[in-house]
Amino acid sequence: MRKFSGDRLLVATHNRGKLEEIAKLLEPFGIDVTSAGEMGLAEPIETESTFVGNARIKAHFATQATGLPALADDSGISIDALDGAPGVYTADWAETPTGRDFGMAMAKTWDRLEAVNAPFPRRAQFRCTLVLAWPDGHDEVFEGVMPGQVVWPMRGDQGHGYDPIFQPDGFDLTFGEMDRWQKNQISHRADAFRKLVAGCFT
Ligand SMILES: O=c1nc[nH]c2c1ncn2[C@H]1C[C@H](O)[C@@H](COP(=O)(O)OP(=O)(O)OP(=O)(O)O)O1
Ligand SMILES: [Mg+2]
Repeated sequence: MRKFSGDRLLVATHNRGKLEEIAKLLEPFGIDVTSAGEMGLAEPIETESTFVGNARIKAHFATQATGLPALADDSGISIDALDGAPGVYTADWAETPTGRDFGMAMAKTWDRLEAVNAPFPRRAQFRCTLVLAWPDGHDEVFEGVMPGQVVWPMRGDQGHGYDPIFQPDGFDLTFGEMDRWQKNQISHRADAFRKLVAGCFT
């Protein structure tokens, strides 16, 4: 496995919520982050039907644009009673003509569960795939998961995306009710980062 050496890493994301979590996850290793969003890089279109496919698109796009190694995160929530939806299309469910609306996306998620009369608890997993890519085309892939259930109504105003309707197993709080420190101990993203750190940073 190829090691990353450096104290600054380009993160190929335009999502500020993700970026804040990633910055905190890398802080203990003495690595600062810069994001594709902050660098003004374009957002490539995520045309693949898998998390790894889309993470590869984002990581390789950023590394080719800059000549620097780049880390991408592709993530989403897969709901058992919806045959794994929204999954890779989690962000798409929030799209509106004027930008993303996660309140709408969470309401849509619950409506779909009601429409199929899904049994309780409404099982789901958050998934995160990380791809660390180098300018010569090499990459390394790491996957993380956090099982739990979809709950309603929304609870909590911390975090981002679908956090207010996801209650991870073993906790009474939703991700939206956890502070970033607590979420970063247990999340799908933390799980993937543990593997990334073990493989590429040590
Ligand atoms: O911890 C999370 N807590 C709540 N929601 C989350 C989380 N992790 C991913 N999500 C949701 C947000 C987004 O709607 C989708 C990921 O889509 P995804 O394409 O990977 O990210 P994105 O478009 O927001 O940013 P970017 O592609 O620039 O990294 O899943
Ligand atoms: Mg995206």
